[in-house]
Amino acid sequence: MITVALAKGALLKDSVARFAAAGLDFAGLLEPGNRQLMVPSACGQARALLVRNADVPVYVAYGQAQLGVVGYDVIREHQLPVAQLLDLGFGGCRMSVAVKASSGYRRASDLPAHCRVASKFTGCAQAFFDALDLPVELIHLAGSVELGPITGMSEAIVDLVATGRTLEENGLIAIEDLFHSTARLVGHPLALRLDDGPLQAIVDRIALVATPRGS
Ligand SMILES: Nc1ncnc2c1ncn2[C@@H]1O[C@H](COP(=O)(O)OP(=O)(O)OP(=O)(O)O)[C@@H](O)[C@H]1O
Ligand SMILES: O=P(O)(O)OC[C@H]1O[C@H](OP(=O)(O)OP(=O)(O)O)[C@H](O)[C@@H]1O
Repeated sequence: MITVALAKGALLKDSVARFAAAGLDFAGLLEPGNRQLMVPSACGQARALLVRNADVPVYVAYGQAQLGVVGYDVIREHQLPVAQLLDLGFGGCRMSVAVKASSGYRRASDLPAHCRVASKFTGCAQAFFDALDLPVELIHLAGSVELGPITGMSEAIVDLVATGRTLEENGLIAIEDLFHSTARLVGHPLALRLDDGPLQAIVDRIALVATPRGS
């Protein structure tokens, strides 16, 4: 039995579609009102765990799931020992530094030393400002980080930007990108090494239907 960790939220529909195209049907996860967290595939050969986005690499790293789908941003933030197998192409967004449009800051290096930066991705933010050699005070938030500069709690944020609509509607602008992110298929390294065929067969089938980045 192969177990796959899938994230609730923005990536779920595309993740289910990609596994369905590869022969594993987890459509039960998408049924309105579904509260089941472990769903068998229609063929009975696999099951999906429905987990929070940031928990996907945790289930894969600890071996409770052999495969998982998660954003590259989460992989960068949590640094858990999972194997990155495929770039699935969907869930495209960028990790950016943003500030109030009315502020004078137009590059991250314009920010004053020791200013406050709010983020859900404080690991990525810390690495970015360390590389700039700019000391900042990071404030960890669980979401809606755009409120940091709006309320005056922070000068800047580090957050995901996709369409740019959230920044625009909150009077913020992106001034620098840390990296681009897309959904990745990840795997448990030992399970992949010990696999005698079935796991690799699923990865190969998903690779055939995966959309390469930029296409
Ligand atoms: N606006 C967006 N457009 C496209 N992809 C996005 C967007 N926001 C996030 N993503 C991608 O989808 C992943 C899941 O985002 P989602 O908003 O569903 O979860 P989350 O808010 O990070 O998790 P949780 O609700 O558990 O805190 C992100 O890690 C990122 O890779
Ligand atoms: O550029 P856009 O297309 O507007 O998307 C960006 C928004 O999407 C994500 O938020 P999410 O919906 O995950 O909520 P969160 O603030 O709770 O993380 C991200 O944190 C931004 O707020």
